[in-house]
Amino acid sequence: MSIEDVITGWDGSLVATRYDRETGAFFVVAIHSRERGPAAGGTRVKQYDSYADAVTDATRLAGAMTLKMAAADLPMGGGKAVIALPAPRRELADDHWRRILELHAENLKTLGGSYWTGPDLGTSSADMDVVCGFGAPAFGRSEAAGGSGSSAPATALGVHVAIVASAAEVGIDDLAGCRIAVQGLGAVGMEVVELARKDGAHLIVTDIDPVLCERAAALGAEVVPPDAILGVESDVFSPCAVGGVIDVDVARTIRTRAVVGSANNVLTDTAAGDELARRGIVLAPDFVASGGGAIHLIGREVLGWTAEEVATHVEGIADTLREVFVRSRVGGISHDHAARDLADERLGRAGSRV
Ligand SMILES: NC(=O)c1ccc[n+]([C@@H]2O[C@H](COP(=O)([O-])OP(=O)(O)OC[C@H]3O[C@@H](n4cnc5c(N)ncnc54)[C@H](O)[C@@H]3O)[C@@H](O)[C@H]2O)c1
Repeated sequence: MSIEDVITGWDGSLVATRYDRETGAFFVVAIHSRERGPAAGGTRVKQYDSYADAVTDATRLAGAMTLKMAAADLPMGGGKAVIALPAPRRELADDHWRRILELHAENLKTLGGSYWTGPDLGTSSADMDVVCGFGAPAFGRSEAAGGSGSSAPATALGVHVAIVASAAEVGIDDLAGCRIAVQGLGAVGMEVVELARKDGAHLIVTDIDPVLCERAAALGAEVVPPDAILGVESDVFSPCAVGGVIDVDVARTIRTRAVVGSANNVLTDTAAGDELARRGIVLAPDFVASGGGAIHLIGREVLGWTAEEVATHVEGIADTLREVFVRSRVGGISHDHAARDLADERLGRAGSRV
């Protein structure tokens, strides 16, 4: 996609970019919406094929954050930061990485509180401690530094709650013996495996990291190669690795009854959601199912909720999903479409999406 297409096709409010010669890093901050409050969303760090790809990723992810905050009824808007690295993160010296975080903080401070960042792929609570130390607004600092720590356990709990609700929607009232295929065994995916294992589910898992696969195998999961997971027959497919996994072709061929995971923007486009709906496959839209992390961070750090209150709100993801399922049935629309309508209503934009 050309940069012109990205810019003219985006419905958000601001994109700020900066290239730094000294570190070789390219910074993008995308503020999609501040209708419900300051924009919030994590900082994603990786190498991109082009700077246009980095801007595309930031803008798409920022839009998803607007939907996520609205679906979870949180008083924040949607934003995202992306840092395109000149080399893989593990190859950067510590002082090089720290300088990149310092520049990132400098950029965020110029936005004057319009955007709050947090951890995402490639960044951690320790990185947020550094960003905050340089004076920029960041959620998800370590607990030792006064933050609420990792959001991954709450995200995984929300995905689990969504799996139970989605399974019920296809007539499975007990996860015992239910075949759940999990793609990605990182902070969220491994916890999803642990929770489903306690329910007696049959787990089929994969990751590009063999160490994580071994860990899941030790928990009793069946491990398949990364390129085999989309061909596995399952009751629930749980994408917990990267976005863009389900395009129309995958939606046409995947052998599952429900798609419920944490990966943001798991559908490449709305046509993929339409195809899942046409085949009667339940979709728990990612911006609903993965809302637990945002509920944890905003709940603890903005709303002053206790851990128990956070857990109660994360459990509420099931109610939101059931509402999505009802709207889908009544309106004859896909689950993706129904969830976007619901989020739009919470943004006060009812009827804006045609
Ligand atoms: N952590 C959170 O609170 C949170 C919240 C909302 C959404 N998410 C999203 O959920 C997903 C997982 O988050 P996480 O915190 O567990 O990240 P993570 O980096 O800890 O784990 C991701 C895992 O996916 C694996 N992976 C990458 N490409 C793969 C592939 N092609 N096939 C199989 N495995 C692959 C990686 O090796 C890694 O183990 C991400 O897309 C993230 O953006 C996370």
